[in-house]
Amino acid sequence: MGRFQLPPRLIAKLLVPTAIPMLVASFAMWMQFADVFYNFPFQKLDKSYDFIVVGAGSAGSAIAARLSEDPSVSVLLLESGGDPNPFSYIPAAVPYIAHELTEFPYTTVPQVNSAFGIINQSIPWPRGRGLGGSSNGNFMIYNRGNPRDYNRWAQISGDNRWSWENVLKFFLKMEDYYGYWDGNGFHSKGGPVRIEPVRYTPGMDYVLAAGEEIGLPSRDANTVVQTPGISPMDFNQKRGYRFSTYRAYILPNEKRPNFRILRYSQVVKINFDDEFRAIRVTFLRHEARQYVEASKEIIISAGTIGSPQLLMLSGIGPKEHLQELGIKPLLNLPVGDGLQDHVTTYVGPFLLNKKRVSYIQERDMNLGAVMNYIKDGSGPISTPMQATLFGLVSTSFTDPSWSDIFWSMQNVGVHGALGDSLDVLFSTKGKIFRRYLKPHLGQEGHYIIQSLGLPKSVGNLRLSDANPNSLPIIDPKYYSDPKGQDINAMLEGIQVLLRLYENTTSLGGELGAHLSPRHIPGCEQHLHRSRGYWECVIRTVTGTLYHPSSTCAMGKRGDPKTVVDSQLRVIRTKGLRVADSSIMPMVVK
Ligand SMILES: Cc1cc2nc3c(=O)[nH]c(=O)nc-3n(C[C@H](O)[C@H](O)[C@H](O)COP(=O)(O)OP(=O)(O)OC[C@H]3O[C@@H](n4cnc5c(N)ncnc54)[C@H](O)[C@@H]3O)c2cc1C
Repeated sequence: MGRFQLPPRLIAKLLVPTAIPMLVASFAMWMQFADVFYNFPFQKLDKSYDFIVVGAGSAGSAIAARLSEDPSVSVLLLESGGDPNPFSYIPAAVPYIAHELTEFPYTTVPQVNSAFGIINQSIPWPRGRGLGGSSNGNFMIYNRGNPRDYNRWAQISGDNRWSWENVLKFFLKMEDYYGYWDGNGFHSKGGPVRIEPVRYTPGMDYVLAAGEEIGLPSRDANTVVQTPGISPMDFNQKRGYRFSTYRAYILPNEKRPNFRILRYSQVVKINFDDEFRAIRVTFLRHEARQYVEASKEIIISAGTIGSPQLLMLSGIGPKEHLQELGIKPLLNLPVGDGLQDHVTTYVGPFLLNKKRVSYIQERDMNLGAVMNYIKDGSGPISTPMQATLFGLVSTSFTDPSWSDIFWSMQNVGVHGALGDSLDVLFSTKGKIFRRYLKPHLGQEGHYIIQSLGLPKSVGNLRLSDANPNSLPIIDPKYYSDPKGQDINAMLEGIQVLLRLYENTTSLGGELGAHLSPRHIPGCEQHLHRSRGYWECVIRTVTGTLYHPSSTCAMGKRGDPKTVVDSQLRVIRTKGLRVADSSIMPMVVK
């Protein structure tokens, strides 16, 4: 196979950064064009449907498909984007499809306590657009959340149906599990969502063995006991290809006669009658304003950014904020207030002295890799950014059964395109990673994206104006918790990581793993590896694990933080629910 290798520089420098985005962008434009010309004459819409679902993302696809199982009800699914981009099926394309036309290009406002090395101190927060939503562009890691997350939800909402014991039934019903832990009795087969194990694992056994040495055993992070531990990634994939909610719920069901899907339909308002019953939605489709009625319910599943935005545009939200923007307030609710996210930082590279224990693009992305992917969906093309393992750690700030640190472990050596990729991923100014990694080019290594699982900081989301096309103002307020618990938990997590790589026989000993002795640019004033140095790294290279939540938080009726009740009904309305990641009362670990 080696004789037929494509010139690696050509792939890295020309083909990937230019051709793929161009193809991706032109695909999105052609799909929209085709939608207008081929569908327009046939797109006669009924005046009314029993259920209208807004947004066909991870949640909306499943909800609309499940509702339409009953042939006696009619279901309309309105989605602001079109079909998923064909490149989204290929995991290695993940970094290249972000920020394209199939994404909403959100960014945070400049962060006060962090993101010092990020352009404008504003962190990119892309969200998926189109059938499948963010499940078309996410990293596909299958992680249910901790049992205690759901028990806490049950407590907050006062409804035991949210307890782990109860939600577990639905995880099992959803799964078609062929993952790494197949056969351990905690999973099931036959559901709509396919799950398979990571198919590219250089150096994995060394990390798992090191974990065992320091009390981070290899374990299934989707059972009752999840933490602390390290687990090979399970992905929403089939034979190495992405298995989005589009594939799981839309494709098999879209031909049902009672199920209507309308693409390129951006809902801009929910309309109510005098008794606050949601009766109609107003939407824009190829610039034209249209209306459709719901006789039973409207379910908003537009995601953590889209759902609060739509509620506020419809007059439901903080009264004063709506008045300032000239939107007539109908209901004063804390929409947008509880925003939480998993903030991240970069730790690495841990340099290794053994060959082929990591991915080096110039060596490993070749014709053989392409052939392997085509043959059985394996090799480096099958993983997003060559992610291999994830780790869950409980610091002194949490109960040992509830991890507050998550590691996405990238068994990736220092290859030529890595610095540029990380600079794009984090949106760093001054090419931080390119400068930092340059002297290590060609060396085997691993790096870790560490994130905070149980953040204490709470941000908010507001509209910038009353125009539905304007991007909302997103402020996660990272590291703003008054007691400084978030930063301290991150610091503790890094110390565990250093121990894992440097103080174990399998990584520190056999592979000679050691952290790069270089300073991350911007933190040169600190003694390398000191507490001050790490705090500087965390506050300089600040990113997101793309898990925003809690902007339409579920809670008890009467609780001032509540937007939806435990059945996801918007407080004081009739016939209106929100069902997606925005209703989480707190982000799941
Ligand atoms: C880059 C990235 C990596 C991630 N990695 C992982 C991972 O590995 N594992 C994991 O579990 N999670 C991951 N996530 C998070 C996960 O994908 C999301 O939590 C999940 O998809 C959210 O689902 P949702 O239904 O709330 O919203 P979405 O899936 O975002 O769906 C919202 C939908 O609503 C549509 N919409 C919005 N506004 C309107 C409107 N006004 N009218 C009509 N339609 C509208 C959008 O186009 C979109 O299709 C990642 C996310 C991203 C972005």
